[in-house]
Amino acid sequence: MSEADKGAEQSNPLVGLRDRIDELDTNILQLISERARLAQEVARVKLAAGGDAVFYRPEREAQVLRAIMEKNIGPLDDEEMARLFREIMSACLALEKPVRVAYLGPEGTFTQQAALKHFGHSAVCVPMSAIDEVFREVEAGAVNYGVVPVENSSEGVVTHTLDTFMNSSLQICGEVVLRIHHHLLCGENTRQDKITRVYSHAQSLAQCRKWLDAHWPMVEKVAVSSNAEAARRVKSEWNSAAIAGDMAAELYGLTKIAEKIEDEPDNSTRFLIIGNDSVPASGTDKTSLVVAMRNKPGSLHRLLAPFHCYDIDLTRIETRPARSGVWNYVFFIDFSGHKDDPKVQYVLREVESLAAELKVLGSYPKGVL
Ligand SMILES: C=C(O[C@@H]1C=C(C(=O)O)C=C[C@H]1O)C(=O)O
Repeated sequence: MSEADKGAEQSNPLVGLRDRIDELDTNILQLISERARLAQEVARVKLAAGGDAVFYRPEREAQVLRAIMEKNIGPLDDEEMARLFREIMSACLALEKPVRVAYLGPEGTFTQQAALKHFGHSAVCVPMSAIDEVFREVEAGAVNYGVVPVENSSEGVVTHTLDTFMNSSLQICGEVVLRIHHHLLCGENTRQDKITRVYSHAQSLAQCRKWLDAHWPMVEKVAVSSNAEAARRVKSEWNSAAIAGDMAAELYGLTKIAEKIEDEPDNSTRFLIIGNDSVPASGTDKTSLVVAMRNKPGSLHRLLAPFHCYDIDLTRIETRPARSGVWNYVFFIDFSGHKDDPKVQYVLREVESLAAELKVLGSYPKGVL
């Protein structure tokens, strides 16, 4: 390098800034390594305690992320910072023991995106072809956790998930809420002026119905088993498009004809994490119940009264017909609080005395991200 070049480099402000970034990166590297060594130490303590060592601790992870979001002063926003720490924790946990997660597949679905958002990219995620299979895989111990969709802000509840819960011994261990953005996608062989058919999952077609009516009123809408399956199909068809999200678009190398075509701007889906063990309180928790009531006038009112009495915030109530008896109903109820909170225990005792059946599906940290 000539003297003149050296002078130019020294007077370039980027050089000094990049030197400082290099220095910080070295520090961050050391700190992450130190954190990872402590996680290994934690694993040794867990193993030494004997029994069936449980490495993944959802309540602790929620507390770590909440503390990070509280301490964050920017310029990165809280969610972005928490996402970075989620990945660090995911890698640390993988050093203790990689967590195995079954999700409603195939690859490229929003459920996979939810699994990665919750467990980070170091988790081993296994696609299943149906919701019951996710439950079965967790029950059989082939994986540690499962991820299934439970409700969408515009389309309502995923009834199949709630129905499967009625006959399952699994617990809810967490929740993830995902903003759902749909795109109209086509493959490299698609003739965009000749599109006559749009594939997607029925829920996604419903979530984009107004947009489709306004922009593509004549296309045939074909419901398929998942958005990822829709994306897979258009890859080899010249006159079809798919509605799917970013993961499916990337997986199948599709092009976006139109982005964010969902009718509701804050369209989001809630997913549940299911597992075999119950989760201790994290400080900000939710509890889900399923309650069967005898079909008498005023039974729903009586059921809800204890929640009101103890000032417990109901976040959701859903009715499903019970399998037994023609006119019996079960209620799925979500509320703020943990089943070990004294207030919640009073309410549960009262509800139990009123209900034909009560099942606590789980207490779990409120979704952080
Ligand atoms: C380190 C631990 O184990 C796991 C890893 C965590 C982390 O990296 O902070 C937190 C909780 C556990 O899922 C722990 O239990 O503290």
